[in-house]
Amino acid sequence: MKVVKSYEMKEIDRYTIEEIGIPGIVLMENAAMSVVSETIQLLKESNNVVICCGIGNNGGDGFAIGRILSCNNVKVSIIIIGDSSKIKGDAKINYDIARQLNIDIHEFYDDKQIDEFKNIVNDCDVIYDAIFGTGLCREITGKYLEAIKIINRANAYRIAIDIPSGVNSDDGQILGDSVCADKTVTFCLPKVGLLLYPGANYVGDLVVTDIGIPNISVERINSHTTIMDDNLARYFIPNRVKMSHKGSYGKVLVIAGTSKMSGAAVLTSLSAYRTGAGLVKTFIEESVSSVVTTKVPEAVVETYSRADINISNEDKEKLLEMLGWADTIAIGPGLGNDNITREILEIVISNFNKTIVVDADGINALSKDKEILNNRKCEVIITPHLGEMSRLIDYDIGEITNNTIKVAVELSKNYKITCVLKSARTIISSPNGMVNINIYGNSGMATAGSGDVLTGIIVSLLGQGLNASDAAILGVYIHSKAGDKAKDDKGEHGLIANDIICNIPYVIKSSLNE
Ligand SMILES: NC(=O)C1=CN([C@@H]2O[C@H](COP(=O)(O)OP(=O)(O)OC[C@H]3O[C@@H](n4cnc5c(N)ncnc54)[C@H](O)[C@@H]3O)[C@@H](O)[C@H]2O)[C@@H](O)CC1
Ligand SMILES: Nc1ncnc2c1ncn2[C@@H]1O[C@H](COP(=O)(O)OP(=O)(O)O)[C@@H](O)[C@H]1O
Ligand SMILES: [K+]
Repeated sequence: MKVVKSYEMKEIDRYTIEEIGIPGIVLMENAAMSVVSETIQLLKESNNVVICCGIGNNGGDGFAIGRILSCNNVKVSIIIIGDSSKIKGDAKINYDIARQLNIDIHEFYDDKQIDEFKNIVNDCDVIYDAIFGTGLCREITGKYLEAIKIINRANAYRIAIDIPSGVNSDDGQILGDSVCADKTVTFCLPKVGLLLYPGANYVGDLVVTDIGIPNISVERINSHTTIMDDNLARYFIPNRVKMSHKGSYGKVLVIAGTSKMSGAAVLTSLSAYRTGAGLVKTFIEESVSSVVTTKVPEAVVETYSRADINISNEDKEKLLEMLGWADTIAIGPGLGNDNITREILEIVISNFNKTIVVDADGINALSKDKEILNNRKCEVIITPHLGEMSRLIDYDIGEITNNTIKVAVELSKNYKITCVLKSARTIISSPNGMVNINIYGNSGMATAGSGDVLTGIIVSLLGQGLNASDAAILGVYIHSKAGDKAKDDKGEHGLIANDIICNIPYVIKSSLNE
């Protein structure tokens, strides 16, 4: 599903109104009707409903919602925040109708009315927030800021219209403060800012409604941002065919694990199998290879020595032979932050001609020498968390956190690689500028080894024939949905990486409706 920024939504509205000829007032009516139908059940127990309206079209939606509710015998008060003489266009039409119908309308224009505003808001049980929508364009101050703080303190259920007032629809940043909604009803398409943190914290339950905008208005918008949803996932999952054998589903090479972190090789290899790989070969330091043989008996294990500071010629030969065997490679989980890791990575990148996933210590090796990427034969997916990204591009973590999409896109374009920037809202960016935002997962997944599982899932999908971008997007989806299933069972506190692995098969099975 497409996700849009405010200028893209404005263009969709403009085209629909000006080129197709559906009047703006019709869209506003549809928008208001859709909000009422999504929320009327919530009003059953309610005595007092307040609609806080700004003076733009978001406020216009609010006036129309007020009228529809009032016609359905709901007791409604409208409070206009701002100068009502500046209301114009479609919003003015709905404002005038509300006045004609003698709906209870108040104004919060200056400090003299603040007590009245507080009393009305504190006395209600449901608040519709129609102060700002996609038109919010600067820091919120003065009476608007006061109003938002009062709305947030009220003991009422808060419903945001289109977007919580205060969230920047383009990047999820909070412009001063924002209404903290229990539910947000957004129109036509999700806005980027609803999905990214910190904005996502203010959204509550998100519903996207149809307001009668034709597909053609949406299709012509060249949005670069998408989300994977449950309906779409099944079309990405690789097919299984009756007449097949283990070689049909990918020969996956996992280069991971050292004496300190042998478990990383176990988690990555097992995840690759659980996602459907036909054959997994694990290349691991000799002294700890038995961990893999014991924990993943299905894996074929090849060993090498880390006794020296360089990889031996014999081990290098062995590695080159495996590069000829493999369909895809995951390199880096628990591999050690040393020269041997750098050497192995360099051998892989400059000799292998398919797609690889570089994670963890593989990324740390790249951070020290990004030139390795320039001499490559293979396509590369990298999966940094924010700390690894910070080391890789030498930016402050805070700056990366506030600009996840921009940073991932830049890296993808500069190095022509697929980037999976992992966080509570993982961003997947492709060299062609396309971006996918993952909206699933939970904080229980912030646990050691969780990233190793993701690497195993992605490499498995590559082995089964998906291209880099699809494997990364679907991989992140399966990982986070498996994390959510694990949370349903165990809660967030006790969730460990192994629980995510156990749930991979069930996510794939239910996506396919098997
Ligand atoms: N015809 C359309 O384009 C439709 C628009 N719709 C609604 O219209 C909304 C967009 O409407 P608008 O573009 O009028 O924008 P908004 O209603 O979101 O806000 C714009 C107004 O707020 C002011 N403003 C912006 N930031 C401010 C700040 N920090 N402090 C004080 N004032 C500030 C602007 O100067 C302007 O007057 C959508 O979110 C949606 O709710 C829907 O009715 C569907 C149809
Ligand atoms: N709060 C969260 N909500 C959703 N997903 C999360 C959250 N915290 C972490 N994750 C996910 O868990 C994984 C953690 O990966 P990583 O930090 O590499 O772990 P490790 O290095 O221990 O394997 C990432 O896929 C990340 O997106
Ligand atoms: K709003």
